[in-house]
Amino acid sequence: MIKYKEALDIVIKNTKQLGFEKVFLKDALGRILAEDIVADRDNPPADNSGMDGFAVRYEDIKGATEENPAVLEIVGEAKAGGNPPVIKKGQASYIFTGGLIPEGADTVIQKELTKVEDNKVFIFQELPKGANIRPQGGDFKKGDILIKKRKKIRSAEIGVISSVNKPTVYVYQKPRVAILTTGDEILDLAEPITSDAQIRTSNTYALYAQILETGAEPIIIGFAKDDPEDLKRKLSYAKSCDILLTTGGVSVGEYDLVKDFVCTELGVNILFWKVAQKPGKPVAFGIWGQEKEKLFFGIPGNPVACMFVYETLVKPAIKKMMGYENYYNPVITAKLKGGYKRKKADRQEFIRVAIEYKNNEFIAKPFGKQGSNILTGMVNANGFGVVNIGVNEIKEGEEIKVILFDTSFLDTKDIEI
Ligand SMILES: Nc1nc2c(c(=O)[nH]1)N[C@H]1C(S)=C(S)[C@@H](COP(=O)(O)OP(=O)(O)OC[C@H]3O[C@@H](n4cnc5c(N)ncnc54)[C@H](O)[C@@H]3O)O[C@H]1N2
Ligand code: MOO
Repeated sequence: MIKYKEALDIVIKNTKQLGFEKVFLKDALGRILAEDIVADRDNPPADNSGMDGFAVRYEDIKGATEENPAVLEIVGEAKAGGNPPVIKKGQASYIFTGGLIPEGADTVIQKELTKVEDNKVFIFQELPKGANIRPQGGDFKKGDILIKKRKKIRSAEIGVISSVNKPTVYVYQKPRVAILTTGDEILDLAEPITSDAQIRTSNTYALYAQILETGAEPIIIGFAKDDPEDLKRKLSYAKSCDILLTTGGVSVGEYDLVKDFVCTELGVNILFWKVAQKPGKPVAFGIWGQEKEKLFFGIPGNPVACMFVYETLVKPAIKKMMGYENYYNPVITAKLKGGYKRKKADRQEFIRVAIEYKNNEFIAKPFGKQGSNILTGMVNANGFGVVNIGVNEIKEGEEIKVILFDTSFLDTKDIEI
């Protein structure tokens, strides 16, 4: 059996980036840029003021003090968006933050250091030449690359792209990810339960949400019974998608038909089946489509195994497909709280932990029940702690690597800032 890291390498090596499309900037949040963003002009476009006050000539305020202020004639105003006056010797202009520096002026004195009487301004302090002036091109120059392609578009990127006047932007396409739920016992939401043998699906909707969170497009293509005809028919619905995810039916049971049928019905070329990991051992992975550009993941039915396989194998692949520069999950080192013991150590185990930050270190708190079927253990978890092959025990306080799959609820209230 291959190890998790080898499996991930195979997945990544066989994942191709999709093409790009044009979207409205306001719809681009969370997408990945497929073009460099280039400055259309200098920013600021011209020298302007960083303060409300007076634009002056440095020569005129040189040596000004409380006792011996410079006294200048006010000849106009330079407001943001307005046309500034021209300043000559002995003159000053009102200026407001963002206002263009008047011709002749080279320094701005903030209002607090001045007093106005009649049409004259008294300046009580000398400031260095150029004070409070934001120079043309101080942020960036026309033609500068402001954001490189393959960056995720967040609010800051939306702001910068907007500032260079691009109402539309090229982004990589979103993968269309088909979900086929399999198993005679599985019921969709709202289907009536008539026997204890029936199980309400969790995988279908957990996967749907995980795909949405990644920024791709989930499509539920159906629920298939453990029946060859039903399975074949529903597999055919996956043809227009970029990735097919099936859940259930990939182990060694008589009714575990998925692997065989994806090969015969869709032409999937299976690249691995079974990974020395817990949860998610029987996961299968393959490529298909005309140019082997599509991916297949046969995900085990156990609900934790299903979510885990998505986070650790499917998510990096989707991120690569949708253009991400860095598609790997973040990994941190944390101190394990309470310790962890296991009898068999033949698989690399990924235990559900909640990460918190205390006394300048990350603490990983494992969830009590670690079975692949205990989905509630995922509810408070944001990381998978890695217990390596051959390791039967990690003691309280020992270090453990943790794959973070959600950074939205790191408990950081004890960090002093
Ligand atoms: N003889 C062996 N049996 C099993 C092995 C093995 O190596 N030898 N591996 C075990 C491991 S590990 C896993 S993981 C499971 C995976 O099996 P399958 O992918 O074939 O999944 P199923 O048998 O269809 O289902 C497993 C379990 O999960 C429940 N399930 C399935 N789909 C859903 C769903 N959509 N929502 C919620 N729960 C679901 C299902 O009812 C089963 O209880 O195989 C072991 N067996
Ligand atoms: O690999 Mo399975 O997920 O241990 O139950």
